[in-house]
Amino acid sequence: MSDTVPLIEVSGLRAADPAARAVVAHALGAACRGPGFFLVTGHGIPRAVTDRLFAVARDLFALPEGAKQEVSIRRSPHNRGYVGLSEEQLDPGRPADRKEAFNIGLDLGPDDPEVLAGKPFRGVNQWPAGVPGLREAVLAQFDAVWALGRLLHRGFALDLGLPEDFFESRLDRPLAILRLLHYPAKTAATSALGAGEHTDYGNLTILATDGVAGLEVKRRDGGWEAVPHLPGAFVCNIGDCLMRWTNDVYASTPHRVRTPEAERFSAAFFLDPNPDAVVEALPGCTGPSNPARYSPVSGADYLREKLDATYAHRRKG
Ligand SMILES: O=C(O)CCC(=O)C(=O)O
Ligand SMILES: [Fe+2]
Repeated sequence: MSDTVPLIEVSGLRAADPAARAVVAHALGAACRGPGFFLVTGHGIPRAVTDRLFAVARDLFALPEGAKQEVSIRRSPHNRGYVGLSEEQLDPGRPADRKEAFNIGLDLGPDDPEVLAGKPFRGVNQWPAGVPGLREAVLAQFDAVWALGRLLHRGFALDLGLPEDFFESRLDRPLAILRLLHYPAKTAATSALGAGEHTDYGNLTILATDGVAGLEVKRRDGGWEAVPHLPGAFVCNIGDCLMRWTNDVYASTPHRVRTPEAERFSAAFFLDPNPDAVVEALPGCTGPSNPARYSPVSGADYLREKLDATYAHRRKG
């Protein structure tokens, strides 16, 4: 279906037979070492969960501007809430992105010990009023794709020659964000992209798309290729954090979103590790010809660095 973005059926990762798990791990490894992008089927997430998510996303972005601004991300030091049109600029060399977004993270209560302690990125989610079923639908998707992300990491661990559960304890309180996205349709006046060229920050991104074209991945030769939409499949890509963790063995590949012909919705789940996970070259990813390229860093410090860089870009833009 695509020369660049392979389709991988991952149900074998749940098989009792190690050989069945190894087949999927091998296919995942090839995709992560090559294009850094792949489509996933056989993930076990019911279609109704994601359909429901897109339904509430439409209602959310249709709210009056004032209702959306009441949950503005500017009110949250924890990267949660609403981001308005043209408030973000992923490629500092281009006009601001023609998109609006809504972020949620781990759904912690105000009395959660980490929230009370003021831990970075540990905050309560902001839910706008006026969208019935929003919280339930968004949290159902969050939980489903988080579980899928952990399953895929079992495949990565196998591929990398690590104990299969290596990432489990590093992804059980993750700095994960589920981000609903809305890209308005192209108008004659816009030259902006929906999202400028960028790489993702975390370990793994799991994206649900609605069938309206827009997402493009950068090929090694510098050309852009449309990422196909397959109903029921998720688009996955490796982010900068796992690239660093694997000492550049896995590839975090630049991508962008063209301004779509019709309005477009998507939902990206960014799976970053636990804040205290130590991100350092994995055994098996270094050797005489490939010495460790980066110093160890905690998951929280790494994400903070990345987000601060994005905010600096914004200030310049
Ligand atoms: O909406 C999409 O298709 C991709 C969005 C994306 O790349 C991002 O938000 O990092
Ligand atoms: Fe992205």
